[in-house]
Amino acid sequence: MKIGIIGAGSLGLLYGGYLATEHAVTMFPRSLEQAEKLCEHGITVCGENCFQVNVLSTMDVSALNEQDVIFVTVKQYHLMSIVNMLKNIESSIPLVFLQNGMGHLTLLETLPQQIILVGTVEHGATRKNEMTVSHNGVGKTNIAFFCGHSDLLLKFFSSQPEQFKFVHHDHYELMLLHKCFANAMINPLTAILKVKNGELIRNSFYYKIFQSLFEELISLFPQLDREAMYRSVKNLCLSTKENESSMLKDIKKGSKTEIDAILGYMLGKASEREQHVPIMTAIYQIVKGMELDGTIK
Ligand SMILES: NC(=O)C1=CN([C@@H]2O[C@H](COP(=O)(O)OP(=O)(O)OC[C@H]3O[C@@H](n4cnc5c(N)ncnc54)[C@H](OP(=O)(O)O)[C@@H]3O)[C@@H](O)[C@H]2O)C=CC1
Ligand SMILES: CC(C)(CO)C(=O)C(=O)O
Repeated sequence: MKIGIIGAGSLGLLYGGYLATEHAVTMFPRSLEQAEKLCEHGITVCGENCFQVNVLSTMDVSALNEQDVIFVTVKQYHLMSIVNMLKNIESSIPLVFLQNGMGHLTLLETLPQQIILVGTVEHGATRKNEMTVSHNGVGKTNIAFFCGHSDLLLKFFSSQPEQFKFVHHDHYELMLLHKCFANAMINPLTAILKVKNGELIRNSFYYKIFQSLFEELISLFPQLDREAMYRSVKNLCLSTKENESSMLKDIKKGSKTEIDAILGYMLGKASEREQHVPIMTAIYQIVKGMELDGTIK
């Protein structure tokens, strides 16, 4: 398969690296400098084993129309800046979106592509330099069709190796909601408190806030199994107890966060239901304020 990847950050390099072991991968980074380095040196993935693969890389967006499938791995808040590029890709070429959160779903509805997939990523990846990514946590990629369907793509996903497994889900909304719910519980609190994920459970005072936030969030989704959701978020906190959440990392770097795609989306749900959610609202405002003045930088 010819695979295009838009964005060559942590996830872009990880997916480019693994998929290039079996497929022809073309990376579409933001800078010419990175494109040249990727052409010359390929991608190095460092995990339990390190490997290096050759890739093509270009700034020429017309090459997007030569791909069989395109992965979009920019951050949620970058999507608006590439929407015209996406709209110019032939409508027959499937797109796969791997962003955290659910704020981008309305944007996907405006795209002309007949087949669009969304995914949630359970890997941990950190870009070390323009050509190197560290694969910190081996997980899996959950994918679901947002619109359209392709047996060929399902075959492609199911043929990926165990260490880079894709799992197909029937209901995209439920799949995204599970991850978004967990991110809404863990990411903003860890970013504000400046703690690793596990501290939200270990510290009894932080755990009280965690429980109160859960009550507000779960009240927005009566269709979800309350006990199962609680168990799953708590287990995720424990299984990633040594991790710094992506939002804490962004705040530390002084970067923009994905708060709008995650908690902003949940606040939208609360507003639709005319539900008062003071804890969520306060947490959202604090993270927005921290973004604004880069207090932790
Ligand atoms: N990293 C992880 O472990 C995980 C990430 N995710 C999700 O995956 C998504 C991507 O995250 P991550 O890879 O960590 O983020 P990064 O910031 O590492 O990567 C985003 C990349 O997008 C690039 N980009 C931005 N605008 C453009 C553009 N116009 N054209 C081409 N490239 C562009 C950036 O380029 P530049 O470098 O030039 O700024 C950057 O390299 C997020 O939604 C995140 O929540 C989900 C689970 C795990
Ligand atoms: C699962 C979790 C919370 C792991 O840190 C994550 O997805 C993130 O940090 O964005």
